[in-house]
Amino acid sequence: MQYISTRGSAPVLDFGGAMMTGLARDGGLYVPEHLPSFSKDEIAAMAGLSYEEIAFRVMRPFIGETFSDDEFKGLIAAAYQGFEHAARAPLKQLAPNHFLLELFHGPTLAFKDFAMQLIGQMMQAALAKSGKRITIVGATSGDTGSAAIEAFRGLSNVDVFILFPHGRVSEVQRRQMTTPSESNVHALALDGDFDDCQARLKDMFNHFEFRDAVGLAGVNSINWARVLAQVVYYFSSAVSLGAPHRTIDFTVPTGNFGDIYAGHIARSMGLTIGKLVIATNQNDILHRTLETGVYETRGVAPSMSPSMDIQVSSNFERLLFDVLDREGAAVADLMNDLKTTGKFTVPQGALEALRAGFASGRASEEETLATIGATLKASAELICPHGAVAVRVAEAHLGENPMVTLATAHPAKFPDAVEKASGIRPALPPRMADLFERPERVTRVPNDLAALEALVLETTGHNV
Ligand SMILES: Cc1ncc(COP(=O)(O)O)c(C=O)c1O
Ligand SMILES: N[C@@H](CCOP(=O)(O)O)C(=O)O
Repeated sequence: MQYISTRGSAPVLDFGGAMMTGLARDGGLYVPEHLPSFSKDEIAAMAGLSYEEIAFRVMRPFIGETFSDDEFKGLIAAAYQGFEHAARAPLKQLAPNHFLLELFHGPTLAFKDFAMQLIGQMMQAALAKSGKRITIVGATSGDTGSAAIEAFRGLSNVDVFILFPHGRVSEVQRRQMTTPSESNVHALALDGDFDDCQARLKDMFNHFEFRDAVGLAGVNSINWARVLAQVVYYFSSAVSLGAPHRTIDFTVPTGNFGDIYAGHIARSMGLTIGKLVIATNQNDILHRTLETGVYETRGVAPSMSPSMDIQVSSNFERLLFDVLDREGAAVADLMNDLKTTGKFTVPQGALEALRAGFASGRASEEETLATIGATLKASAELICPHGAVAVRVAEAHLGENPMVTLATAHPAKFPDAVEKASGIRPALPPRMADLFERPERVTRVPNDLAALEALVLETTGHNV
């Protein structure tokens, strides 16, 4: 399996290379050159298997020679052993034809653990073979950061720097990033929004001297391995609801477009997914794009679902690559328009392809609050504001097929919003009960590339 860049002019890499490289050197994102596909029989045979076994079958064709079968099985087992639910990603029923996929039973209480725990295992195995040392820099709107820290804390050959927008994550999210005491963990509160954090991260990748000097690696969903691990729960949930003999719709709370893009990959591999519904909060650039054909940034408005407060939605580039017939030059032109003018127009044929595969909707702050309360009343499920955005949008798209809505974070990560909506203050699990007493360690940083690079160089002892 070879990996190519969405902008068409970066070196072609194998799985291990793409995983350790992060952003392609032409500024694009790595994707498989060809997607493997499964027959109906192969998908039907996944029914009743453990999450780990489905994960192995779904991901194995993408891994190539990077890991042997036994090694890869061991990495998968190690990745999911710390999850607190035997099913890993259990389904709950909200209404006769509407199901909630709970993705928050991992160590940091968000769906990011599914991919990050596995990447942590895979990167450690790769580093043990190469003897290299790496510097991970991640950008987070709240959940990727703690998941990355959890996966890499305490390792002697990895430094982890996490950029989060100062004052724009929940207190639980912030403390999850600022309270780990391991010296290889560095939480950086940036003066800006998530888009600024992600832009500076990409600037670092595009500054080759810096990137090579520190051995820069990325664990955001720019990393293909992140997307790949998220494909698995589309298979596990759809099969448990009757796929491939039934078609299943999914609604996904969306920000950086990694999670729903994983659904697109699952569908492209033969899984019988009907609609993929993009659910956005008031930062609704993706919903507007589907409606108007124009992708236009308008600045981020803070919301009660802060992890989705994103305007520059990184993985949308991967989908564009597909609907532009995998023409890297065409993607590069649109991305250049975005950089220089803050917008681009999706060509007509590509827009039709987008609309054929995706629906979309938006939930306001009031609708989000109301949905938390209504869901609790109707089905005794306490959901977080991100899940609530998705439930609200899903309810407008219910049809004949079973609908699966992704619950991407535990309600206890957003206690203020959940209490306001439901009157219930959700408790953190006992292992995190002292989170608010642990000392915090955080560095306030400006939205400035040179200053950030200087800090990383000084901390890691590298020179450019
Ligand atoms: C809780 C939660 N829900 C939804 C999202 C959106 O996911 P994606 O960025 O993959 O679209 C995020 C952040 O990524 C998140 O942390
Ligand atoms: N919502 C994310 C934003 C970063 O997304 P990623 O999937 O690219 O890592 C977060 O919680 O940090």
